[in-house]
Amino acid sequence: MKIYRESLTEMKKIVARLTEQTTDLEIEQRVADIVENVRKNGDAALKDYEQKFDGILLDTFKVPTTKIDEAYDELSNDIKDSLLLAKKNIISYHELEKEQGFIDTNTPGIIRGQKVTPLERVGIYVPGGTAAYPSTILMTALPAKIAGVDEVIMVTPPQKDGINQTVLAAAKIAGVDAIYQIGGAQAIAALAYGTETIPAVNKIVGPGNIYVATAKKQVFGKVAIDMVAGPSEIGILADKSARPSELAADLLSQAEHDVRARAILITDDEQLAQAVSGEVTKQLETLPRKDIAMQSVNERGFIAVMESIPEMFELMNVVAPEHLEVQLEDAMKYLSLIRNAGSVFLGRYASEPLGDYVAGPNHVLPTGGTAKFSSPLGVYDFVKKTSFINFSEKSLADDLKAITTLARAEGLEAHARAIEARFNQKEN
Ligand SMILES: NC(=O)c1ccc[n+]([C@@H]2O[C@H](COP(=O)([O-])OP(=O)(O)OC[C@H]3O[C@@H](n4cnc5c(N)ncnc54)[C@H](O)[C@@H]3O)[C@@H](O)[C@H]2O)c1
Ligand SMILES: N[C@H](CO)Cc1c[nH]c[nH+]1
Ligand SMILES: [Zn+2]
Repeated sequence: MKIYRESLTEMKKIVARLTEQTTDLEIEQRVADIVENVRKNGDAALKDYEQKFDGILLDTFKVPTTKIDEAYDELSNDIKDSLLLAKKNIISYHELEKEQGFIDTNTPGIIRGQKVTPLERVGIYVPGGTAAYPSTILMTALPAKIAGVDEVIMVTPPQKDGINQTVLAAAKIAGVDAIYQIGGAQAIAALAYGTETIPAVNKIVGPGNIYVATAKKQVFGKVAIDMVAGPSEIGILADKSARPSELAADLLSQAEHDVRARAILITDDEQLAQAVSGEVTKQLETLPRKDIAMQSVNERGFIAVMESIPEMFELMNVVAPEHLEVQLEDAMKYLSLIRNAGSVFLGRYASEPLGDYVAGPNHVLPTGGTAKFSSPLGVYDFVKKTSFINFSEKSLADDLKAITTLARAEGLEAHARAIEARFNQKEN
């Protein structure tokens, strides 16, 4: 991995350049064409794209319930138990995110409040290009169910020998209502606009590759989206107390997701930097997804050696990684120094894959620097809020002057008269 030894000022410029969200115009245009074609031609366009991108000619997109039940029945006990453990922990964590709304009756004659309503129908995208993601089904569908969503529609790319059995079983465990085997930008377009067979949804959530993430950005406005959850990222802050072999393993855990994944180490220890770089090269040799991981670390990964721990945090806040591991002595004490990260892993035993599978917090997280303004997927993503007010006659009378003054200051006479009507024309 490339090792930088620059000043903080210089390093911030380098990081800004390396992590800049360059809009790839070619991908933007390709995705725009796909979205428009699916919007106009529905299922016919979907079939063409599935044949073109996934090499599969489909008669029908919907996966029959019998197939899902069969997959569940045939699941090995080991996998079933692991999924159930993950489910239990995801539920117990996400239950804490539930919002009840509020009602304020502190002022006599005035009731104000906010009511929380689940979305009616949501679409969850479950990636399936180069790996299968049963864990992502739990991470997306369970919070939706906890929020009270009526219908959870899942899409995932078709596979030559049928959709991965664990994916189907996980969908049953998570309570998904329907599964359609479609993927990529075309699946996002289908969920946004609806086709003859795919129902349009109110919101699309879930991670995916660059085509999926770009399509989600393009359909935003027609539907809601959760965030830009694109190619995975890991940032690690480590000092000399950390073990190079563990840091290398954690970096590769995310690099193996995608050639566009990003793995970054920031340390204050030159020796550690070199040891981790050597370990990454060594561990890559035996990795089944070596080609993907190698391209990721070589083209998009780097190590930065800084002067001090505060400098390390300052630089990592510029990176704003999806996952941030703090592999420093006494890690918990640094939580307050972290401003920008999707999810933080503190201490030696909080290795990133713990969060991917069973810890409970969501693994669908903002990428590409969007952790500066986005949050992990959560129960709050599956609800909307509505405010409400109720005033007594006296309370409205008390505010009459302020309302009519502001309305007329804005040149909106009808606003003022609507309020005055309550007092001028009581007999009507
Ligand atoms: N940020 C998160 O929370 C999070 C969580 C899990 C996974 N991920 C990321 O999800 C991604 C999964 O990617 P994947 O590729 O395995 O699966 P994917 O399902 O996201 O993408 C596969 C689809 O991409 C489309 N596609 C492929 N090449 C194309 C092309 N040239 N033109 C147009 N469309 C094309 C195809 O339709 C294919 O079905 C990875 O980047 C991984 O890092 C992110
Ligand atoms: N690390 C991914 C989020 O970037 C989530 C995941 C699912 N399976 C394995 N990993
Ligand atoms: Zn992962």
